[in-house]
Amino acid sequence: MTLALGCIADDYTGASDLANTLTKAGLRTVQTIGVPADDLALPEVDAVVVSLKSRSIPAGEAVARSREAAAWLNARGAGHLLFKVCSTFDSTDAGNIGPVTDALREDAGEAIALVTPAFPETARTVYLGHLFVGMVPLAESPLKDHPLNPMRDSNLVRVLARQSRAGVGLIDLATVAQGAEAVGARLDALAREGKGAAIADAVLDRDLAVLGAAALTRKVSTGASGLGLGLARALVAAGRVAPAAATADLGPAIGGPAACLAGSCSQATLGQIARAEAAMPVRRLDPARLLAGEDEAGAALAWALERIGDGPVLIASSAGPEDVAAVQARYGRDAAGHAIEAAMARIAEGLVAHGVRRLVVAGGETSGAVVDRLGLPAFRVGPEIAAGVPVLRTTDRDMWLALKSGNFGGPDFFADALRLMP
Ligand SMILES: Nc1ncnc2c1ncn2[C@@H]1O[C@H](COP(=O)(O)OP(=O)(O)O)[C@@H](O)[C@H]1O
Ligand SMILES: O=C(O)[C@H](O)C(=O)COP(=O)(O)O
Repeated sequence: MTLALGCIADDYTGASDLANTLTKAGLRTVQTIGVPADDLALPEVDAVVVSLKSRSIPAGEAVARSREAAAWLNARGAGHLLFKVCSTFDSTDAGNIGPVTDALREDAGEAIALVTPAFPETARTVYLGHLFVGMVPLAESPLKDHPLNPMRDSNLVRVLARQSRAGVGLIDLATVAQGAEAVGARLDALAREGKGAAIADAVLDRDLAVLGAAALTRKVSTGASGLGLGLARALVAAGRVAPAAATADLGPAIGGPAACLAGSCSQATLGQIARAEAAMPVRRLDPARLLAGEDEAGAALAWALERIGDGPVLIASSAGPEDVAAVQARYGRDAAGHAIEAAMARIAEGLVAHGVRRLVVAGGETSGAVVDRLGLPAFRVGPEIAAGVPVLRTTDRDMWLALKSGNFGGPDFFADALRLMP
């Protein structure tokens, strides 16, 4: 296998989002969970997205895991490495976007890396280095209240510089509008100034095509699915990939019981849970009871098993910013987050043990905990449920999954997803 594009994603929903984007752009793509074992049977593909649960772990660990993934991808001839991060640049001043980008760039012998989270399809745009989510700057969006990495600075040049060893520059929209060569010249100029990374503006899809073409002239870049789209289009335009049909047949219907798990506390997910209450039984975990040692997971699983024979159910820990803050103040941010993720993983394991083969999970860290507990090695990419969220089919057993990025999906996402999981 010789890969046109190797991708390292810092969370599982982001990996799924990117795999969806690459597939739609005509790249035969597979999403793996972690660095694949050498004997893992993979189909002939143009791109592999290695999913890591590395967004919120210590930077040194994130760098080490990302380097392992890079080595696996390079050993399979990856023509370019994309470090996939969140379109809302989810990170803290401790990293991990800066440290991982620095490491991958240095290992590749590159002086500078192009960085952009822009993804106009999901209303993530960058102008003069400032990230906008819809009509508002990042720091005024719901992401300012993210449970693990509240985003309170919209200026990504500043944000990345605080977590990077090398300096960070800007490729402004006026330069992007002049085309890929102008972007490349700007990258070279910034590198001569000693910068190791450059935040690139992008407001429209056509800006992504320019950035993808410019990024492809180097070995490493960092971005969200928008940059993935630009890279894919550049690979096809350069004749390095023959575009494939986006909706490959993913096999026969699986059927059987279905369940939804929500750990995301995003505004979008909270709304989707509210809408789901009209379509299916919903049980809300009590984080206080869970963190006090009560068997919330066991009780929720028993509740679900009584009902999944009649139709899908949804179990959610999700709560609004004030409630999340209260739980974190009492039990600690990381302790609360990890305990709730572990509870979701245990519930998922119990559901699958009792025949659930169609599972929808909302939240990046939540998805990571669930997929790791189920021991799933890889996914093939199916039809798109909503922008950034495809149906996935496991490669080692018969299961459908959807791993929903917290902020993605329409109001009826849970019902929409299950309809595409026959
Ligand atoms: N009610 C709650 N209180 C505190 N933390 C919560 C609650 N529900 C979920 N969490 C935690 O919040 C984090 C959500 O992150 P994630 O699953 O990545 O969602 P998103 O995709 O929206 O970022 C997880 O660590 C999860 O365990
Ligand atoms: O928003 C994106 O780019 C990705 O879909 C992503 O990284 C989502 O992360 P989340 O933690 O699931 O919001």
